[in-house]
Amino acid sequence: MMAHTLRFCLPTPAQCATMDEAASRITGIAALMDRAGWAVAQAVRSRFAPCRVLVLCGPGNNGGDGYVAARYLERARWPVQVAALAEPREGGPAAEAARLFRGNRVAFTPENARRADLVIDAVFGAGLDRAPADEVMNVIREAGTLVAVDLPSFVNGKTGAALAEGPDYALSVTFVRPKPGHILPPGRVTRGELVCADIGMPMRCLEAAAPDIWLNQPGLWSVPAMKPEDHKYSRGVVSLCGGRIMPGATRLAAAGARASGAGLVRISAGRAAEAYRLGAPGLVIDDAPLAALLEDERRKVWLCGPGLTEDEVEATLPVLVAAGRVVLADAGALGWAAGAPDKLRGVSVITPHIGEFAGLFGKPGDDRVQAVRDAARELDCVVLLKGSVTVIAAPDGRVALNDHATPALATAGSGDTLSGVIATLLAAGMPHWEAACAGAWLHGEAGLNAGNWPIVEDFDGHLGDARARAIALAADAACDD
Ligand SMILES: NC(=O)C1=CN([C@@H]2O[C@H](COP(=O)(O)OP(=O)(O)OC[C@H]3O[C@@H](n4cnc5c(N)ncnc54)[C@H](O)[C@@H]3O)[C@@H](O)[C@H]2O)[C@@H](O)CC1
Ligand SMILES: Nc1ncnc2c1ncn2[C@@H]1O[C@H](COP(=O)(O)OP(=O)(O)O)[C@@H](O)[C@H]1O
Ligand SMILES: [K+]
Repeated sequence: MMAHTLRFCLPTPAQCATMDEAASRITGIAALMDRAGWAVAQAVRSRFAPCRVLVLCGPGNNGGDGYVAARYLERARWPVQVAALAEPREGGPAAEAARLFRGNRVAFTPENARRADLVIDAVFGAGLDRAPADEVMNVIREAGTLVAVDLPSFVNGKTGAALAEGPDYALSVTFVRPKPGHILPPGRVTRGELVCADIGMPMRCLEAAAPDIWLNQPGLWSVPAMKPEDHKYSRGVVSLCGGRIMPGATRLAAAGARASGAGLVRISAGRAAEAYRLGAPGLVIDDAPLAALLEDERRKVWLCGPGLTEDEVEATLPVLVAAGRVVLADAGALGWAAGAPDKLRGVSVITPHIGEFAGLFGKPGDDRVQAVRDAARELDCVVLLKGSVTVIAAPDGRVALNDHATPALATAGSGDTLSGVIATLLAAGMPHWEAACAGAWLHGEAGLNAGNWPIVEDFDGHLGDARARAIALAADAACDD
């Protein structure tokens, strides 16, 4: 694994336990806990004026961080109380942190939470393994302003799922790296502002945790830059299958492919060719039979699905797969394979939204990462599940979470643009998972720059700049490592 990818990893709670175990043999947990609690106190002090703070402490190391934070806030002369759900295990680092806090202790009750101006939730963190009891939730629900140590104590750090109904927090202070549960909804909303503190975790301990989920950012992948010796075929040819009834979707995908830097974009439209010829003059429209078009070996990458009926998919997708092409299947192709995902075997990338995913593999449930990873393994292709946070899995188990996005992307045809962008990156020679990840990021970047209430055509004008920015950021990331 490249070192710089560790920068973007999102370790799961189980991987954090491995990391902590490795750290306990090097620096010791007590030193890390001290820095973690200090970071919580600092984050609170830099955001809030001095006020009455109640720290809710659980029995594990999350609680330990809470005692340390309480001690540092008290040292800064803030009025602080601690309410312990249960005492920490004797002999452990949390027990030592509890011992060092010499301030006020109060009962773990809703009344005490209500009286505080600010409640720091250090009940459960990475160790959360079931829904907290009402005794815990009733206290958390009474708090006004909430700050989480690591995670809100009812949010699953792996999936972002809420194991109980709870309030939204103002701030979460996590350590080393954010966890998937900070990025995935609903945890993404519940956690409020996210601060990730460097607590001096040795990088080899993080490496020992073998993280396999990443935040999608340039540097996790790099997009090919323009080269002086480039010609249109070296930049890559994108071919699309065009249908008779819904040419708009195919044209949007073709426009996305062109705007993100494809050297040449062609639509294979058979007898529907005339409808496409009225469109953008930079597009090449083919009316020859697909078999004849496939004799051109330069046409390696095909996008099949946007704007196609099931019959049109049936007539094209199996031919493309049999010809050994890199096929990105989207939209109509995913409907065609609903209930029979094996029909997609041999394609390289699929880009379902949640409805298409459910039609192929069943509803993903609370653990989207696992569901998308399982689907990628099952079909031996890259699966990109679109959403407010997009999940991109490779058959070898790697997963990226793309939160570089905006609700402005939620406009009809936006998914067609995305598939066109990914096709361009595949045609530029990027590996399949990296191309899908980069495509999601460029799409998000274009959406973020497309102004207020954009329509789908507005994204295209920002894709070139998005690609340039991704190239620059990936180069920066490589320099920093
Ligand atoms: N990852 C890191 O680098 C570091 C982590 N630290 C802290 O350590 C925390 C993890 O500590 P622990 O592994 O001790 O786990 P926690 O403190 O999160 O949980 C403690 C124990 O509570 C029990 N528990 C879980 N869910 C429960 C529920 N719903 N009801 C009742 N009991 C429940 C479990 O048996 C669990 O082992 C992190 O969240 C973080 O705050 C820091 O102290 C230092 C460094
Ligand atoms: N709330 C949101 N926040 C960020 N991105 C979103 C949101 N809603 C949708 N998107 C993105 O917009 C695109 C919509 O694609 P899709 O559902 O296929 O729409 P269509 O079929 O109309 O093209 C996806 O890339 C998705 O990730
Ligand atoms: K917590």
